Amino acid sequence: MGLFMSRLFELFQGFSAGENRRILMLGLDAAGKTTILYKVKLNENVCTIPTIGFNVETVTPVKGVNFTVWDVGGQEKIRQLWRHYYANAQGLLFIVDSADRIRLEEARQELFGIIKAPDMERVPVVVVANKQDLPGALSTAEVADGLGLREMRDRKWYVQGACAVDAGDGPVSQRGLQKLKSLLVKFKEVYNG
Ligand SMILES: Nc1nc2c(ncn2[C@@H]2O[C@H](COP(=O)(O)OP(=O)(O)OP(=O)(O)O)[C@@H](O)[C@H]2O)c(=O)[nH]1
Ligand SMILES: [Mg+2]
Repeated sequence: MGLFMSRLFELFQGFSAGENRRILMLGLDAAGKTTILYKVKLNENVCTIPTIGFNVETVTPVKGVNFTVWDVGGQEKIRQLWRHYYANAQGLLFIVDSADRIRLEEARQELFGIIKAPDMERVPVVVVANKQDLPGALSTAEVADGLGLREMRDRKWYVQGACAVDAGDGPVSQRGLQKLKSLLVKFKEVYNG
């Protein structure tokens, strides 16, 4: 069993009821990290301001499973602080504004910067292609291509489309909400391989 398999095995074994998992949520500024965190935590649309520092909340995506989610501010001048949160992270939630085509390359560089850090070795990655409600938003497949996710062969990854804000009662927001609810459940699947 190679290192990769043993890590998956360990993750699977370690997924016992009541255990707390440390999840790091990163991404460029204004991608929607804080909005997602509080949507998942409170099922409410909170009015956010750019995060300077971090927010941390415990969420329970599946009965008996707790995730402590660290949402760290993504403005360029404070991205150098991200590395201080890497130690002991067991999952990376990388949030992308799917409508921000211009900054997708910048997001790709930041993502690969994170995953090459020794502390983040083999940590599973869930990319959230957020803001699917906006006109011109890239599809999940386009976000996966733009981020070069297929080059990430040393770990499990998954892309989830989402809309973190309710734009009314239309089908887009309904679907977005459902997707968000299933999002952290996907984490469990990623962990279990
Ligand atoms: N249309 C749309 N807007 C969204 C969505 N998610 C978040 N937003 C908006 O995007 C803006 C930025 O959201 P935040 O959650 O503050 O972004 P952030 O990633 O935490 O940003 P930093 O804290 O600066 O790193 C806010 O005005 C949100 O209301 C979405 O799915 N669709
Ligand atoms: Mg924020």
